[in-house]
Amino acid sequence: MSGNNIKVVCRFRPQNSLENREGGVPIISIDEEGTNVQLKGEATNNFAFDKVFGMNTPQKDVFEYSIKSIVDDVTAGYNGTVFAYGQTGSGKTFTMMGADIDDENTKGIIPRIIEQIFTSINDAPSNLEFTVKVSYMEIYMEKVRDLFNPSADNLAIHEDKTRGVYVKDLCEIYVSNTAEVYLAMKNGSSNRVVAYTNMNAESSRSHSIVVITITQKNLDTGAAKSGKLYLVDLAGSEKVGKTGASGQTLEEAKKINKSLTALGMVINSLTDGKSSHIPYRDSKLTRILQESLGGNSRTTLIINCSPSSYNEAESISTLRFGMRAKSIKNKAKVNADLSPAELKALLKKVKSETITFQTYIAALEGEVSVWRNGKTLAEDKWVSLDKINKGDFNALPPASNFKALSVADDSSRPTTPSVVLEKDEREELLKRENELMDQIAEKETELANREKLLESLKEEMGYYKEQEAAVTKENQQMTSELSELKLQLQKISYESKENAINVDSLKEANQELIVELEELKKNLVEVRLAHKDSTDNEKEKKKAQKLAQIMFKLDPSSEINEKERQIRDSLHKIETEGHGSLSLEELVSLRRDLVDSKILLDQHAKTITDITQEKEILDKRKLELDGRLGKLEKEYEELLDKTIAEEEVSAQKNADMEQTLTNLKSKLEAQYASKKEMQEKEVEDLKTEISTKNDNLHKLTASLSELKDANDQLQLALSDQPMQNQNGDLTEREKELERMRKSMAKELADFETMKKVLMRDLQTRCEKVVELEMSLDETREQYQNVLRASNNKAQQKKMAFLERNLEQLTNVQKQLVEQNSSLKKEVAIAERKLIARNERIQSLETLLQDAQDKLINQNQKFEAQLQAVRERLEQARTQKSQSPMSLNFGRVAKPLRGGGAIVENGENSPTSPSEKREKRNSWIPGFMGSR
Ligand SMILES: Nc1ncnc2c1ncn2[C@@H]1O[C@H](COP(=O)(O)OP(=O)(O)OP(=O)(O)O)[C@@H](O)[C@H]1O
Repeated sequence: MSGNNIKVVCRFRPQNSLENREGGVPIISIDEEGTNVQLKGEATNNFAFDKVFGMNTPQKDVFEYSIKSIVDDVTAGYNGTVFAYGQTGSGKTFTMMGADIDDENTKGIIPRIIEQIFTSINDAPSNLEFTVKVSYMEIYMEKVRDLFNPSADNLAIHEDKTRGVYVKDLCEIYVSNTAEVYLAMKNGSSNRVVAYTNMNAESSRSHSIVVITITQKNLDTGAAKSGKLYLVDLAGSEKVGKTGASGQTLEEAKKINKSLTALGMVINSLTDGKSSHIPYRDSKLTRILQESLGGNSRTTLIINCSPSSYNEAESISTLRFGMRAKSIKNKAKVNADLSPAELKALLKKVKSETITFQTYIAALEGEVSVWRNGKTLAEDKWVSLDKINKGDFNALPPASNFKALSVADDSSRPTTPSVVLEKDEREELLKRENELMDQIAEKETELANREKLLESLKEEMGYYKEQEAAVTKENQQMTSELSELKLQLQKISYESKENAINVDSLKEANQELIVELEELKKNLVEVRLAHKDSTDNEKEKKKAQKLAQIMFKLDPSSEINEKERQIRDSLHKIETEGHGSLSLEELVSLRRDLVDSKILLDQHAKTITDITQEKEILDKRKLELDGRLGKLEKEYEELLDKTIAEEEVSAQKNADMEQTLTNLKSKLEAQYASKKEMQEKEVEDLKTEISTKNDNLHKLTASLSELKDANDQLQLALSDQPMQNQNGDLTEREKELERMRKSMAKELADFETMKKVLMRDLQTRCEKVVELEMSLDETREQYQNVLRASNNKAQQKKMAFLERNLEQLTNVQKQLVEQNSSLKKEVAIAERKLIARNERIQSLETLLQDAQDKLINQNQKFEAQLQAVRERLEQARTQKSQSPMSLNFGRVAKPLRGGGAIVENGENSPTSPSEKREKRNSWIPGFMGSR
């Protein structure tokens, strides 16, 4: 074991587009030897390294110079570490993995190392058998994640005296060629956490570590060596401001910076020469790289830098880190397993040492018993290891229980020396630490899971809270709306009640008005009846008067009576004075008169017949007129009743009442006008007829007067007739006279009868005329009454007042009806709204219930899923413990023989079958144990 410094090389990449854009310029200057670099920026800084690679150094050169030798060391049984350090985007991944592992020029040092390993194995002697295992992990957010098995994301770091520091349960794949390694690497790389930053589109957000374990066995001696190679691509050391990190990336940056700071602290402690404690346990990175930094490892640190002035500060810091790391001293040793011969020799040596120590202890115990017994012992007799080693037992104190031990006693079990006890304590402590690390890892995983769960539950909770808040808000809104609506409904129902009361009172008022109207009607009818009664009497009187007048005017009976009286007088004279008093002429004229009278009477009779006919016609017309009048009255009554009824029944029609009244009035006026006109015309006609009849009567009177004159003449003639003539013809004359007298008397009687009949008839006709006239007057009066009734100011006023009242009431009623209907409508709408709201509330409540149910279901589902995932995880773990890798090729150890031969199923194995079995058993459990 010899102290060896960490090899530090520096690599500058070309300026990137950001630096060019920002106006950065290369500020590096590398010396000819390629070990010094000068940064000529704001200040000039010099840095010296084992090697400095310029901007255009090919991948191959970097590998050839700085890495190739490490591969040889690892195949020789040393531990080796290569790690790349630098700011983000400085080319760490480019250097370690390369731009494309299949491209000869751009592939990085890891593929080249792998190739080199297999080349070395091929080149090795054929008595050497190799196995190569690969692990791939990343430290992300201070958690170790297995990149071959990403579900194992928080692996614990353990340490024991045989394996040193290792990651527990990290998957290790046995590989037998580069292709298998590449495939495994590609799989692992796809699981890495990368993110976009301003400095690098695919910035590694974790420290990635590839561990290649090469075991070598000398088939001749049985001696074995194993070397571990750690290939570390650190996450970028970066300034948060420049990378524009935020959120998760910022959290990552903090953790990255923390582990890099811990790395710096470890390096400082290792290099300051003062620190007794190296803070490896401050971060997982430093803990895993414990052996690589100041321990059993040959380590190369690649410092990746930007050449640009834009990143000068970061480059200086990186270069200083490299300078510090340069002075770290490691103690690399070969991790060898001894051969049986070596082991035997070692056993023998240990046994003799044990005997020596046991003898020494026995001698010491003898000396102690001497001292305890109160005896003294000369100094030359004191026990010393030197005397034991020399075998000078005489120089030792005599002791009862002391006896010199020989190698033959090697079967006896020695007591545990104190030094061994210390070691046990350490082991105990390590064991305890491992346990604690396991517990921590478990707790961390649990914590992480719980955090995730909590996060998802929080999210869910947030969602449901939002939902609940929204629903509550909506609910509140709806509740307030509901209460508002309720208030409105109450108000509306109250108003409705009020309106109903108003309507009732209006109905009552209406009823009262109807009653009043009825009373008025009754009064009107009574007044009419009274008026009719009073007018009936008056009418009778008037009729009598008129009739008397007319009869007086029209009656020809006076003249006829006069003529009759004259004739009677003549006849009486004849009777008293004798027949001889009348001359023949007188008699002839008398006869003529009589004939005339008769003719006249006939004429009168005819006239009377005509008049009778006319009267009948007039009667008919009067009847017609009466009928029409009655009809009109009836119509008027009906109209009035209808109007009143309409007024009473329909308030809406009241608005048209005035119009109706006006119409009615105008209609009545028109009807009365036409009736009046007609009646006036009829009266005129009647007057004309009466005047015609008067004329006729005059004529009749005139003829009667003529008859009277004739009668007078006849009397005169009769008085002048001589006496002698009377004797001869007396008897004849007397007889003739008697006949004449008789016929005249008879005619007169007939005339009288006829006259009476005529007079009666005339009287009747006159009565009818009078009645007609009176009826006309009455109609006129009625018309006047109607006119008066309609024009009567008081009535009009009252009517107007009533109309106004009615109108107002109608309006009020109408308004109330409208209000009522609108209120009813509003109430209906409000009720509908209320129903709709209630439905909405119900639906919302249902939704809420649904959401709660859903939440419960989801929770249950989630729990079930979680359980299922746990079970699956458990299952996967169990399966994994049975079959550790998804990659088929990594399950079984693939021993590689030096010279390029693969040992297939124990073929080419130079050892005996029992040895072969041993070997397999040792590899596979070794692999299984590492799981
Ligand atoms: N030496 C180089 N020559 C050419 N291109 C390079 C070189 N070094 C890096 N690059 C390019 O620079 C970019 C960033 O490189 P890379 O991803 O290796 O940086 P990084 O240090 O790993 O960054 P991070 O820490 O963010 O992961 C890549 O596109 C890469 O191809």
